[in-house]
Amino acid sequence: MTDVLEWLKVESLDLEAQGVAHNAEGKVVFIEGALPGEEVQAQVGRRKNNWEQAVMSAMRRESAQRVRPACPHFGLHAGSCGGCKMQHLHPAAQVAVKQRVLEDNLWHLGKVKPERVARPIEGPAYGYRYRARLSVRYVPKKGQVLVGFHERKSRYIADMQVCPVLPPKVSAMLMPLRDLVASMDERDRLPQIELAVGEANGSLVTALVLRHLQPLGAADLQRLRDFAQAHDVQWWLQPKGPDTVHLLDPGGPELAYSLPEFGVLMPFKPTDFTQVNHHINTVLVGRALRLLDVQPQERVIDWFCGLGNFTLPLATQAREVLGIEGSEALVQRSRENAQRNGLSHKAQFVARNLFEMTPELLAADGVADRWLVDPPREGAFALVKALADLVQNPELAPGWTPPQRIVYVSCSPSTLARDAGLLVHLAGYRCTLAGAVNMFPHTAHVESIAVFER
Ligand SMILES: C[S@@+](CC[C@H](N)C(=O)[O-])C[C@H]1O[C@@H](n2cnc3c(N)ncnc32)[C@H](O)[C@@H]1O
Ligand code: SF4
Repeated sequence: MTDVLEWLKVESLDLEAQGVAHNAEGKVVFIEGALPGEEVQAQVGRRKNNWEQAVMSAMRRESAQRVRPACPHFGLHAGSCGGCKMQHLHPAAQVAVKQRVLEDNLWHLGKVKPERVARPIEGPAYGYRYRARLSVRYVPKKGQVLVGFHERKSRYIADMQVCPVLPPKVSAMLMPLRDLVASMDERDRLPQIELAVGEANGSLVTALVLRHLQPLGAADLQRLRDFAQAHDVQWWLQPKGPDTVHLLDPGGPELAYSLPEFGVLMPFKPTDFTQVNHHINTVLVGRALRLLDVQPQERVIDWFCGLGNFTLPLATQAREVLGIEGSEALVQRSRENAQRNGLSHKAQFVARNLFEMTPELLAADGVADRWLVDPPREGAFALVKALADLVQNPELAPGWTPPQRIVYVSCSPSTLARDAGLLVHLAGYRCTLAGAVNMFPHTAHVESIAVFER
């Protein structure tokens, strides 16, 4: 890094939280640390033909949206934690950036312009993260154990002593967790602790899944039990793959979350897919169901249904819901959860790989009035393509009709945009609404919701 640039006016922010400006030659400059509206100087690191990468070195005009980060480990310097990118930007402005990314993707990748932009779904900016995968490393040279996320742009674990995006109780447990691991005989064979927090009937249940590469001796098991007692957590052990996860001591409170608007309780295992942010999930499920507007006589399909997060609330409204999901374990959990909630008569579940959808398979799933689609990052290309094929070639499935309305929940604006393009340009849908959901404040993840109607 050598050159000092002229004063640059920052025009926008990209998802990596780099301010975007143009220099005097008209080249795009990505500036780490700078926010839209600011006037900054920046030192150039990388130089390419039509863009440059730089780090802010001075500022003469500050954005009104700049806020003080709540976390001491957030920053641009080497050794900062890589878990958050935007703590220096007001959360409402973060959602505005994500909303713009969503609309840009829809337009540039799908040639889709939503008729309406939804009010963003926002929640608490800190203490929201109910799931996390914490790396653990024993550093013999320092005689120290680190427990946390990775440093920015590095494979090292950050020296993370608190983490304000985790629930306060878990943040306060980070240093005791280090001490616990340091005290264990197998301390250099414990690569990961996964966190899952449940919340039902107003109380939190904290589960910690310890990955261990060697069997644990009696003394280590006792240390875990003492820690559980002192910190009110439950230990789960993972000696090998995900299906070996088991409770250290069965009994104790059940790990679950509730969706009070629908009177639904969702027990889960700590390694099951559940949404990271419970508060936002509660609002998101309510919003998705209002947008879907299911009528009592209707049949609904919930694609990529997981453990039934949308399926069971839908079953309280529809005549019948079919939930389809790739993981056998989650389908099993959905069935148990339907039973627990007295909804088995209305909710059916099937395990299937939805990336291998065909028009024939889709027709065999029967006519549904409405769809809820909530795929992983890869999106729902095969499903949407099969739908477009059936719409364009009705002779393939006489009597089959497409859903009138689809609510699509997405964790990747680019695959949502691709699928929206197919729905609008090949399957005859209008995109009536799209909006961002701040499921992961301070990070680059963009969750969104979109509605398609025929
Ligand atoms: C974003 S999650 C949504 C889960 C659920 N709707 C929820 O809100 O908890 C995506 C789901 O897709 C499932 N999945 C991933 N790949 C799949 C595939 N090829 N076929 C079917 N389901 C798949 C995952 O197991 C996961 O449950
Ligand atoms: S992930 Fe936690 S420790 Fe890392 S920057 Fe964010 S709040 Fe701080």
